[in-house]
Amino acid sequence: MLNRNKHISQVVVTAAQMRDIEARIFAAGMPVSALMEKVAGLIAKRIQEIWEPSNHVGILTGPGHNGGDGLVVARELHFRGYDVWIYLPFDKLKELTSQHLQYAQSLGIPCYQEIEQLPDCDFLVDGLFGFGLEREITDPIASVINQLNEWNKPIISIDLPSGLHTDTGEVLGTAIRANYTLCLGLWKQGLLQDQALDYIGKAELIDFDIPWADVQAVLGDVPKVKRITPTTALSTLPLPRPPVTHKYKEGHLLLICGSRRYAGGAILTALGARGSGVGMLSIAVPESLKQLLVSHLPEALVIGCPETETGAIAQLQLPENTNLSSFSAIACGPGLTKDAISIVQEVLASDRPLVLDADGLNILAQLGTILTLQQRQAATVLTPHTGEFHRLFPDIADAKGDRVKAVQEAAAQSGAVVLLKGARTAIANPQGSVWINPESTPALARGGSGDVLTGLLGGLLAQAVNKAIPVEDIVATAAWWHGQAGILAASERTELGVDAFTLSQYLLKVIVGRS
Ligand SMILES: NC(=O)C1=CN([C@@H]2O[C@H](COP(=O)(O)OP(=O)(O)OC[C@H]3O[C@@H](n4cnc5c(N)ncnc54)[C@H](O)[C@@H]3O)[C@@H](O)[C@H]2O)[C@H](O)CC1
Ligand SMILES: [K+]
Repeated sequence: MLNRNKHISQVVVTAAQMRDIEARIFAAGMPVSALMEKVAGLIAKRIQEIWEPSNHVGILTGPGHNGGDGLVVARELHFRGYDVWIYLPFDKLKELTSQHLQYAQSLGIPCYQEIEQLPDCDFLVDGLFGFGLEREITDPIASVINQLNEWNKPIISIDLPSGLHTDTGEVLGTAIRANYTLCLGLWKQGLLQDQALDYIGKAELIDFDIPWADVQAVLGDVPKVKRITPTTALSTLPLPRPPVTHKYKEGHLLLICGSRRYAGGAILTALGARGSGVGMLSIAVPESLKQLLVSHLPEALVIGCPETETGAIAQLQLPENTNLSSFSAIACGPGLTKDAISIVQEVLASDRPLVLDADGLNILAQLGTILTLQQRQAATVLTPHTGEFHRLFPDIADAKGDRVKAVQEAAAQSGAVVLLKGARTAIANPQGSVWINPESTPALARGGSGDVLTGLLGGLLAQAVNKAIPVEDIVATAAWWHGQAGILAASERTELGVDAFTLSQYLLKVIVGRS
């Protein structure tokens, strides 16, 4: 049981997978009505914790079992002393839903068919549509949903905000803007897509004891799409360290970054790498930046390289007896400018685990993403935001739509681990496994925060090189750590107070006492 409870919140499902899992439960003998009673009872209990019984509550009821859940909630809140009314604009209901309507009405709970009839309420429960939504919501329901959104009344959505596509998070016509979403049993993939975030409000999982065996029977031993949780993220940190070690055993990262025009990017990337705890840090920058980097990171080996007349790195002039294979990992790109093409080509040709970001990605796109990466054997991690993603993978449409699908396709095509930045950063490996970071903060939407991630990720990769940890797990940990540092900094300094330098200083505060 412990194992199940630890993992259940990581699992992400599509509508089809949820249906298959629930079908197994019913086939095993659980009556549909019993499951609905159990689930809706848990919803009603949670609602009572959010809002006390003095409230007037409207229950928005759909034709399917989402509506059935809503009607059970209506009845239970009625018994608990809430002033309940039901809005049900449909006439063809599923059998179970129809029975619950009949019983609710027998208790004297008023039921309305027209939005204009609805009495005032303190909050609404959205039981219109759940994972059974199959098509665009059209009038008259669409207009009702738009009107309900205008009411500015707090809304608690059952399973999903009605109108959101369960898998892609796309708004099908229109959607309820919920203040709370109580997701049932297993996290629906649509709730982890950027395009859904304006509609979800505060999302919680209502666990209704789905047997782990049923989850594994449908999703396989290890689910393909998972949410990054503190448990999974902290488990791949290079802690505790062995009592006997030395700096080179704790990873040697080579950062290749910066230009005369973008000196700050090199500093921020290096500060991210410092935060990772990497044993040794070498930083290759144009010669004119060398003293600047040394002044900020006295512990780093700063390599001043010959520069082009535009102030970009012209040539990697590594110290005597070292070459790219001397390093555990390489992170390349922040602040390089487009003039460092030969440098990016050189690191792509190396046999080292490589993180490519920013101009490193733009240069890769220019060289031809798929063709260029096909030559590489060593691990490659790409960390594009949506703009860079489109340049790298012009034929993959919806990095703004179904980001899970987009990042899976990009990883499969390129053979790289791809981290697609966003409010819900998604990470895929070439085999189709996906990690989604379920928590972040708009405070991170600032210049330089991506540089910090690149350094942090490079440092973690360098420390994991002799360990059998999948690259995508390391990338997921970096994304989680970076996001949590932003959240912690924003909680102490507001969302306006998380500049990239400050972000880098919060990295270690995230793991103190948690690792
Ligand atoms: N499977 C179970 O027994 C349980 C499910 N849970 C809850 O039930 C919903 C899923 O229920 P389902 O009946 O499959 O679908 P929905 O209630 O989401 O509603 C879909 C319903 O509405 C029709 N429909 C679909 N799209 C549209 C549209 N655009 N316009 C109008 N009508 C539409 C469709 O024909 C269906 O009849 C799940 O989310 C849970 O809330 C229980 O919690 C556990 C047991
Ligand atoms: K709903």
